[in-house]
Amino acid sequence: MKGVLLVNLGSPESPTPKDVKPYLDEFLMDKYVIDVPFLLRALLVRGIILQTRPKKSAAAYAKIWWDEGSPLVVISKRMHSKVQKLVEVPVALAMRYGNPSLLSGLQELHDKGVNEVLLFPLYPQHAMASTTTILELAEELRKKHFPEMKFTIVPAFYNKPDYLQNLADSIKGHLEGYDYDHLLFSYHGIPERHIRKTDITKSHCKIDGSCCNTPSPAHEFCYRHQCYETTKQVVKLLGIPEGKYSQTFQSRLAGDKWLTPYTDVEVNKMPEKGIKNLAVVTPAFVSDCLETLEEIAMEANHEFKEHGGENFKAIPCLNDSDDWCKTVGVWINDWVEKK
Ligand SMILES: C=CC1=C(C)c2cc3[nH]c(cc4nc(cc5[nH]c(cc1n2)c(C)c5CCC(=O)O)C(CCC(=O)O)=C4C)c(C)c3C=C
Ligand SMILES: [Fe+2]
Ligand SMILES: [Fe+2]
Repeated sequence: MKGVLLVNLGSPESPTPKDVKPYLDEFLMDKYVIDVPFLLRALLVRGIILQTRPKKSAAAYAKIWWDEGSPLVVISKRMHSKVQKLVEVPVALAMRYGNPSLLSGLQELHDKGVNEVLLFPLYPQHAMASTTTILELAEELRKKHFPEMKFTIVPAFYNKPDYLQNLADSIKGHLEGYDYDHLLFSYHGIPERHIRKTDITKSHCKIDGSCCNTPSPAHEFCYRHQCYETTKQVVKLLGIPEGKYSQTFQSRLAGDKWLTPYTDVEVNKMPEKGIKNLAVVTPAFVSDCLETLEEIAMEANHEFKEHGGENFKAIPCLNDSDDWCKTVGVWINDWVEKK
C-alpha cells in the first residue's frame, strides 16, 4: 500500500532558551549542516555557538510565536490536513529536527499498512543542509526499523510549472494595490563550500557570474542554480522587467563565506539607490517561519526604514493556500496512479 511523508525542517518546542538549546544542538550537530569532522563540530557548536545563541534565538522565536505553537509547524500541520483531504492514500507529516519526528511519521504510515512511501521534502531547491539530511536520516530509519519499506523521492520542485505558477499568482495577489519600486527574492543562504560539495561533476560550480547559467548535470543538485531558476521563471510569468527585481541570500552564520549578495547588506543599500517601496518574497521556504517572519518581515523591514526606505511588504510563503495544497495533491495522485 502507498502513503506519503511530508517533511519540513522543524522548530523548538517553545520559544525559551531551555527548549531552543536542544533543538539547535540537533540541528547544528547534523553533519550535513555543519559539515566538519565530529570533534571540530562539537567544539564549534557545543563549545561556542550553544553558549550564547539559544538565548538570542529564543528571543527571536518569542516575537513570532503563535498561541498554537511555532508558525512553521502549525502551518505545516494545516497544509498536511488540507492535502490529506485531496488524496486517497495516507499522508503523514514529520520534521527533520524536533517533533513530529521522522521516526514517528514513518511509524504512523507503517501502522496504517503502508510499505511504499513517497518521501516529500518541503523544499523547492535542493541543498545538502535541507534535502540530503532528510533523505539520509529517512534511509537510516528505514534500514533499522522498516526494512520492507520502499521509498520514492520527490525531487526539488524549483522549476515545476505548477509550483512556479502558484508562486507567481501568490506574489501577484499580495502585490495588488502596492506600488512597489523593487521586488527582492531573498533565499536562505548556505556556505559556498556546500555548493562545491554537491557538484556531481566536481568541476562545474565556480560560484561566479556564469556557472549557474551554463547548462550542466551539476544543476540537479546546485542550490544556487535552482534559486536563480526559480527567480527567472517567476519574473517571466509576472512580466517584471530587468532592474525591477534582484536576488539575495539571507540567514548566514559567522565563519564561512556564504552565498552572496547578502540580503541585509543589499536591503540597507536600496533606499540610497532610490528604492523607497520594497517587496520581499522568500521562495526557499514553503511555510512562513522564523527566517521570514522575524528576519525579513520584522528585522529587514526595520533596517530598510532606518536607512531611508518608506514602505516594506513581506510576501507570505505559499503556506496552506488552496492552490499550493491542490498542486501537492495532484503530484501525489500522479504518483499513486503510476504503475
Ligand atoms: C531552505 C532551507 C534551509 C537551508 C538550506 C538551511 C541551511 C542552514 N541553516 C542553518 C542554520 C539555521 N537555520 C535556522 C532556521 C531555519 N532554517 C531553515 C531552512 C533552511 N536552513 C528554516 C525553515 C528555519 C526556521 C525554523 C523555524 O523554526 O522557524 C536556525 C535556527 C534559528 C537561529 O538560531 O537562527 C539556524 C541556526 C545553517 C548553518 C544552514 C546551512 C549550512
Ligand atoms: Fe537554516
Ligand atoms: Fe552553479
